[in-house]
Amino acid sequence: MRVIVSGGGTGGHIYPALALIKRLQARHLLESILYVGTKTGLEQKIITQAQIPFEVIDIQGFKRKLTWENVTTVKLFLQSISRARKIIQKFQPDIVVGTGGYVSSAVVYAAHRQKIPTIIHEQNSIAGLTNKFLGHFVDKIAYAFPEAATQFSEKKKLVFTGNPRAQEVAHLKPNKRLQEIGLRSDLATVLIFGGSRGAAPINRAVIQLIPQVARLSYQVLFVTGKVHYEKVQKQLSSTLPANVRILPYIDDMPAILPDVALVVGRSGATSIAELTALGIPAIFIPSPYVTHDHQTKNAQALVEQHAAVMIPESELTATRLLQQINQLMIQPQLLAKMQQRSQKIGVVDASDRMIKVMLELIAKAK
Ligand SMILES: CC(=O)N[C@H]1[C@@H](OP(=O)(O)OP(=O)(O)OC[C@H]2O[C@@H](n3ccc(=O)[nH]c3=O)[C@H](O)[C@@H]2O)O[C@H](CO)[C@@H](O)[C@@H]1O
Repeated sequence: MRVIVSGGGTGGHIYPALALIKRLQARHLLESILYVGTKTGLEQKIITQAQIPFEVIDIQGFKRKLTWENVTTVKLFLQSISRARKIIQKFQPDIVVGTGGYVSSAVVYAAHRQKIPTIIHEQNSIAGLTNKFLGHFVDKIAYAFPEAATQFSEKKKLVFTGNPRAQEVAHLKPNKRLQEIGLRSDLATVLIFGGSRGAAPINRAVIQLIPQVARLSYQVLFVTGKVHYEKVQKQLSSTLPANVRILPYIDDMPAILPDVALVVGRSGATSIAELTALGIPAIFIPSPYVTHDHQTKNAQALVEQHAAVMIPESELTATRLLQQINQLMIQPQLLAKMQQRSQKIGVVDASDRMIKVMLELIAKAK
């Protein structure tokens, strides 16, 4: 099949798209692929690194308040639809897939106008603005949290698939990748990261607790987010405990995750898909700055199943965080139970479920 995929901004929209593309490739279902994204999001780097053809369109998000900037946004939106239309006419896709972020609104909408089959993927428990808009036009809406289904009015379009990134990581086994970054293979590892862009409030708490990690029996891999890395380095004392490593970003997260005992971080939907596919217990500190507080809802779904615990950002301190990490790390049996509960939530055939719907849509259109 000939496929255009569009999703942008943050890793949470891009990695599921990439996972779906990789699965289509692995099943030899792809005749040709094109990814459409922006210059400003993380997608250009991630997608071109994966050697997938990439086209750029300019678009920006609407401000929720009425501002003059929205006039420019509307102008850019109309221009981007016209650009998307040209890209689609040239590429002639059998289907167009949107995984969220402003850029996908133009591409998927333009495809719908050209009567090309369309499907969107909603990763979160509360649907994003883009997907809510596109939900009115697309043929199918794939979703990963049962709660998301209540937010789209056309129920016939809905199909539960889980998040394609879950299938990509589900069968990975522990490997020695942590040693390559200077950590030991005989110690349990706590991975701390604030989503794909890092999170300053989490970084601040972690900077304070790091000196105390020296006396603990586990090791910590702290990923700051690229934009925060220099600032974090400046705030840390020059000698790091031997059981701590700090990185700006991990390019190949799936290679690291199977070796991790506990994750501390934001509750972005794609991170959750990965953690539940592998059954990794987590301490979530949801971002309060996202639409309709959706990360709290994402996290609650796991907390209710005793697969994770949650610390609201308003209650986050270094002391509280370290206490919570220690409490879990000294109870291997509790961690093991959380692991099992987490794994029960994972949808390990998510890409295949989505591909099945795509094949049906293409067959129907022929
Ligand atoms: C601030 C914001 O708007 N966050 C949203 C964004 O989060 P964000 O982009 O942070 O998304 P997620 O936490 O869902 O996913 C992060 C992705 O980046 C990867 N990763 C992360 C760090 C790293 O060093 N290397 C790496 O590869 C993770 O493995 C994961 O695949 O999209 C998610 C999915 O729609 C939403 O649920 C989040 O609310």
